[in-house]
Amino acid sequence: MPVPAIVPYRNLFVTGTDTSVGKTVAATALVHRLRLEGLRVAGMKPVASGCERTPDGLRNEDALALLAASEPQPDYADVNPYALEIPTAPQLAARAAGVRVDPGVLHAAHGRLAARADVVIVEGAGGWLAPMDDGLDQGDFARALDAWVVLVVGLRLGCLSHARLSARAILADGFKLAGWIGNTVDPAFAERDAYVELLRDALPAPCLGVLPFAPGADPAHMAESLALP
Ligand SMILES: Nc1ncnc2c1ncn2[C@@H]1O[C@H](COP(=O)(O)OP(=O)(O)OP(=O)(O)O)[C@@H](O)[C@H]1O
Ligand SMILES: C[C@H](N)[C@H](N)CCCCCC(=O)O
Ligand SMILES: [Mg+2]
Repeated sequence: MPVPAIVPYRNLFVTGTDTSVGKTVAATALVHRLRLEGLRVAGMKPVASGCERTPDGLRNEDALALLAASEPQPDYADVNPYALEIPTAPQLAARAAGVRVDPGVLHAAHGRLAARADVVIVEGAGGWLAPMDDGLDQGDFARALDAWVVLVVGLRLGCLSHARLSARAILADGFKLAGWIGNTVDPAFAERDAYVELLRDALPAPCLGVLPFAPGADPAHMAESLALP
């Protein structure tokens, strides 16, 4: 399927300065932001470590949030082909489950999503250099999709270095960094606005928005804080 006229990419890969910085919050908001343009958008969490046992099988809350945001609604198995129970590094979770992450399985699931969507938004696991499994980097999957990368920066003390390191690695790996999203993970961080200005100068990509601290916020509402990558 060709690239939709309104955006120059078919896949965005959402990574972050760390785990728990708001990748899922930002990725679901991005799904809604693109849907505001009339695009069909699917979310994907290819490898999720940290799942609940349910009558339908293992379910991950990031994948469920991305699925809920998607339009049209994909199958869970395509959004999250690897649902690993233990909430740890995917490599360790895969070992504990006795599975290896097969890139062919990821690509097949992605292909089914892409067949019914204009854009697929893929959320990574942890930060950019956290492997998806032994010998499989997140960049390996993102490269196969020709994805543009969006970096979520958890706005807190220490994020300047984490953001610059992440951006440097993403560019060194040959990707286009489409932009970065600041996420207010700590409402007590007094230098938040000053940090956003420092990051605007320091990062080699545009700021797509700064998400407010808003526990339990509706991702459709969060989308209003974002510019289109
Ligand atoms: N802007 C925000 N306001 C309030 N709470 C937030 C915000 N962003 C994230 N959180 C909360 O912080 C926690 C971590 O966010 P999130 O799950 O999006 O991080 P993540 O980077 O996707 O983590 P993971 O690496 O596990 O995928 C969640 O409980 C989430 O609800
Ligand atoms: C379990 C957690 N919430 C994430 N889904 C996975 C985080 C992986 C971090 C890997 C690392 O240590 O860099
Ligand atoms: Mg997440």
